[in-house]
Amino acid sequence: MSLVHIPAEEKRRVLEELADVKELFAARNWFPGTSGNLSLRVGEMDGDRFHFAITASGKDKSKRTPEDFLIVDQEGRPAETTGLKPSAETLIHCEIYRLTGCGAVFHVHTVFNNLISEYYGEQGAVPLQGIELIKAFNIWEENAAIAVPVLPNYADISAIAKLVPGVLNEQVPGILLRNHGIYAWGRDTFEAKKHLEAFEFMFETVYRSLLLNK
Ligand SMILES: CSC[C@@H](O)[C@@H](O)C(=O)COP(=O)(O)O
Ligand SMILES: [Zn+2]
Repeated sequence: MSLVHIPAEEKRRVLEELADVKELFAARNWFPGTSGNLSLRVGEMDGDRFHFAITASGKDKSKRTPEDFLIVDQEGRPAETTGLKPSAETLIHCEIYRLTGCGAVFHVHTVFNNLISEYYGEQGAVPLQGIELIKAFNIWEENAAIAVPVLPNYADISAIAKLVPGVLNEQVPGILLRNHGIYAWGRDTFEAKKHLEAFEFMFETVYRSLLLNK
């Protein structure tokens, strides 16, 4: 294991920020059945090298405990002495950081993101058009249209991670896994949360408009 030194104050800030987001999302029932994972980058990207704090695997994410997070490196390996196991989906976080240079990656399972990912699963992308909240992605064009990629939900997470470079769209800070959930990211906690909330609002809107227009 190659250990990383993170100044105590920086580590405290990162873990507290993650714990606060986790608590907020848990209150929205965004972590049913221990699902979901959250991560926040620690320090700057150093070429291909970076570190981030991520939720430990299989925890009850509605609880706040000293064993909720650990620091990992760009390959998803623990970078501190810990008995904690990183999220089973850490490799997807690694790939998103590597490709985008973002600062935070949030993954949640919701009923709306599951239903919408399945509905558009064969198409490989969820079309979103003319919804005001597209502006949350800094897209200001009138009646803008975007497509949110949907990847197959392979049991092998590294197989999913390998597909990320092929579907990543610079303008769209999110990827759905079919019948599973969404990954949303941003330059920091504020932006990743904003993006995730915008996606969830739009998935619910699309779901309800599909029903209305039946
Ligand atoms: C218990 S169902 C959810 C898991 O299979 C997984 O998809 C998930 O999001 C949480 O895994 P975790 O290893 O706790 O980060
Ligand atoms: Zn998941």
